[in-house]
Amino acid sequence: MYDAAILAESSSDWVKAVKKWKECVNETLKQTEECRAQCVMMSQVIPEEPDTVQGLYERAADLSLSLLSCKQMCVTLVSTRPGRVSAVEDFLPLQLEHLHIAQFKAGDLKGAVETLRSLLLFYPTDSDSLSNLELYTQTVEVNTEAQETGPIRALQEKRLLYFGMANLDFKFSDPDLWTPEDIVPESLRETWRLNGTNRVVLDGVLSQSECDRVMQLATVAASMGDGYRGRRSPHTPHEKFEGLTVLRALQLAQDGLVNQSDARLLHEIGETVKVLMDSYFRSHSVLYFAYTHLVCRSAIPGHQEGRSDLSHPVHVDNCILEPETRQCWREAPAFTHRDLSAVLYLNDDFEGGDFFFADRDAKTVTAMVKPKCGRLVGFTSGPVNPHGVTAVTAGRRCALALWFTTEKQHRDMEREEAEELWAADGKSVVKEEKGEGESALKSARSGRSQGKERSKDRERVTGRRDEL
Ligand SMILES: O=C(O)CCC(=O)C(=O)O
Ligand SMILES: [Fe+2]
Repeated sequence: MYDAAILAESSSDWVKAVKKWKECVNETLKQTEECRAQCVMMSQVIPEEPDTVQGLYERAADLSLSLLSCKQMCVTLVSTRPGRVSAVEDFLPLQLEHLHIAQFKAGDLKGAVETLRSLLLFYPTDSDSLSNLELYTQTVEVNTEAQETGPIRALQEKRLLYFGMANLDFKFSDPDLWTPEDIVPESLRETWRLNGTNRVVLDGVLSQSECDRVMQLATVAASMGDGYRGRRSPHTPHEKFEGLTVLRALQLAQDGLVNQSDARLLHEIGETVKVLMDSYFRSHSVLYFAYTHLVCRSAIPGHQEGRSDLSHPVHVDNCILEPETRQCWREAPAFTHRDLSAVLYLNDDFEGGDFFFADRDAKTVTAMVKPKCGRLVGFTSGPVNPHGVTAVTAGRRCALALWFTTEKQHRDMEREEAEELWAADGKSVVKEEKGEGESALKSARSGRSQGKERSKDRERVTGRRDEL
């Protein structure tokens, strides 16, 4: 029918085209209804004795959402031709659009208005349709109503489905192009804004016990009184700032002040993050560590009243942001060699301290990330990603910040020094994986020991020391 309608259209037989498009629309609606009825027939019932993992209400919610999802998928089924895998996108609105044009060409303005109104149920703000409608209603007096061909019902279903996605971990992939953005809960839209070509948020990168071990490292390092003792933050007088590098952790381990295995963990986590960043962003050149820094920010008690500053002002990692002109200057003192940035969070028992992405005006927040153990935010280090951290107003917020570069001469020499020290210690830098796995860390951990090659290159390295 679809083909016949297109054929009639191409020979400008508009009366026939109207007839064929109407048949096509009606058949699509009929098939969709049949498909939806099948979903009801196939839907499962709630077992009398729900299992213990899912309670009764969860099970009921899951079943109703599955039924709705099945019904929604009918759109795709009906618009997929036999033998094809992919559906014709926007099948029903597309037919309505054709029908409306055919009706207009055939001189059936009343019909055209009705069809257009139906089409507007899918795309209520489409400017072409709106101006056409205005034009028609000026020409003819029409009192036609839109024929509901599904969008209103579908929207009600989608509302529930998106709620399930945002709150009940329900998986749903929307088959429609016309779904308005505002029915998608803000938390989901945020996830979508985040996980694109320039940004990603990944959870579960560390287990709770790994977070605890690294937090412990930070605590010991901070109490050492040798330059790592908390000093005022370079960004705000209301917070204390503590930092630890992989090399420093190793030295502390050598002095017996922290566990050797915890110092190594800090190193290995970096390797994991590198694998994740490399595979997500698919950088075409080899990626090197530029700098790794465990940073804790603590609210200074008694200094929090009426605070309006940020823990870390909005900035771009590899250029100097000038919000007034929206320019970003890729020049010193910016760390211009940084290509990818990653921040891996270790805890959430503090107040404030949200990470956010902003526009180049340094004001408009475009996405937020709440730190928690094992959550990684990764992004390209350039001007598409201005970001900052809101004030930490209580407690201590620790995160492992990592930067990667494709410029070999800017690789992190301190990290390599630590690796060489470990190698000299007679042990491989990369620890054998131990029996019981903990988290994603295990599978992603990859080891290389290119100590020799590194020391050969060493004298040639001229880059200055990269730090926060
Ligand atoms: O700690 C964070 O969440 C971000 C830190 C940051 O942006 C930086 O150190 O450049
Ligand atoms: Fe940054």
